[in-house]
Amino acid sequence: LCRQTVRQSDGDAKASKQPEAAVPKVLRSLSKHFCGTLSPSLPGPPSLPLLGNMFDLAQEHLPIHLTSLALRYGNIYRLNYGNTTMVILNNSEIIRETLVKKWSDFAGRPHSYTGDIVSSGGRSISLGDFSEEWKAHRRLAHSALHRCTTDSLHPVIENQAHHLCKVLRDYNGKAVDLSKDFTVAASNVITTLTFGKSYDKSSVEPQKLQDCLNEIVSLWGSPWISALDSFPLLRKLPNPPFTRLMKELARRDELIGKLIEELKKSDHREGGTVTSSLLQSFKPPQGGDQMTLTDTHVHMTTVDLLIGGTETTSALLNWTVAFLLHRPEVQNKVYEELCGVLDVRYPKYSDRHRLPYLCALINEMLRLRPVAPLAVPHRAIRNSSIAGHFIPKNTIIIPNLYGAHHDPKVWDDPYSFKPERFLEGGGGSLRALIPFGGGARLCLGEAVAKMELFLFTAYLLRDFQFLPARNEEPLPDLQGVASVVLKVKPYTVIANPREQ
Ligand code: HEM
Repeated sequence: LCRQTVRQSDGDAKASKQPEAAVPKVLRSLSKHFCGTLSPSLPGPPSLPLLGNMFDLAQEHLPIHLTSLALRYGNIYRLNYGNTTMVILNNSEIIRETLVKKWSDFAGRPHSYTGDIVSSGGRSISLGDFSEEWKAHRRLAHSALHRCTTDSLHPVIENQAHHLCKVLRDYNGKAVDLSKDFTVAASNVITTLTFGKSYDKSSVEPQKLQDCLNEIVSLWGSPWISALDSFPLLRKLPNPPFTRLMKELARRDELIGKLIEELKKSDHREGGTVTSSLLQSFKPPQGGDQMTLTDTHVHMTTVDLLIGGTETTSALLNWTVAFLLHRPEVQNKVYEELCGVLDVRYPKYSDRHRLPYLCALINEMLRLRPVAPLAVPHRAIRNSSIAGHFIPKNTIIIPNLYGAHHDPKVWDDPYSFKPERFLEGGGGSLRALIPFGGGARLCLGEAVAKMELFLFTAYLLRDFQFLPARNEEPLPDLQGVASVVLKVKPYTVIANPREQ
């Protein structure tokens, strides 16, 4: 049975078709469980009957665990879960080969029972599988985002950065947890781009939407719900987390639907926001690939932008302050660079080439804490190969960006926080830095995120010195909590205004 499955995966369909038909379905699925279908040369930890490598996949900090397995099994290895085989990639060259060079083989997303529900039947950009419809959807969303950000993104972020500094000044040196303020700032950038609206921390409406989106991401990532994808029989049993997920999805759709209706009532034909621009382009009178796109695609694009663009950027800002508390001399160096180059004015994004130390700090944060540490799973859409290993169609590919950023063969002293490595001659490799993924599935918001990270970090370090809450309190834990987004554990900090 093993041999037969491997032969079939080799694309030798003719050779395997007849004997396969003679093998009862149950035996075939058992063979899949016990033997896998991958190239036999691909290493991996021993896998239990039926459960596969479930215990590896249930580890608390999965990116760290997968990185530690790479030390034993190499930069490419396999794991099994239920009837799914996954290939884990742990090195930036291998990830580039897969996502960039062979993008057309690996641009798919896994199909799953719960993924289909969360993405309204695969009609979201992030979870939708590779197809003509998906390509048209992503292309239109990309150009709407580009159109609406070309002139207005900079002032939108500047505005939010000024507001964020004001909020921090109003704390008057009190020790506080800034995570919510970072979330509001990042979320306001996206809601301004999508709906032309921004909100206060005390506003109920955006808070409801943010809480609902966070709950969806966290419930969907929970083992109670992902088990439904691999073990269909469980779908017949009561499952309270799944019931909660369905309730949150209904709430999400109601809240986003209301915002889109409001936008439609206002004169959206002006096309000033990403959503209004999409509403226009998704409703052509005739022809072209646009015909297949519907209001659900517009709806799901806003969900993609809100989920993709809020917790990621805000988590990175929160990580930056946490690391700076451990290394106060780094924030002083950035402050001196800002004062030396800009005198008293606030920075513009175009100043980035004159602020190498600030850019090095941002790159080092993206390396050490890639906030989407395992990207989003890819799927092989045809038989292909990675690093010389045969990879059959439908294999799930996990790009371990965290592992790639800690690869000791690429990074000198990979676990140390050293912004200097990204200065000229410092040895840090921008080619090996891949926090936004690559290829057909490259993060849609990369340009937005880079401008946000630059302006928010610059404004914060120009206006404040970040100090530990109290001398006796431990400094923030730097390992963090890994779910879909890699976040720092809650901590408090004093934002002490700098004398300008
Ligand atoms: C520090 C900030 C951010 C990081 C590190 C980040 C990283 C990533 C990564 C690793 C992926 C998966 C790529 C893959 O599947 O190979 C992704 C996808 C995506 N991101 Fe981001 N992201 C960030 C900010 C943003 C922002 C600000 C937005 C929206 C404005 C955004 C929207 C998206 C979308 C829509 C996708 C799905 C793309 C697709 O499947 O085609 N992200 N991001």
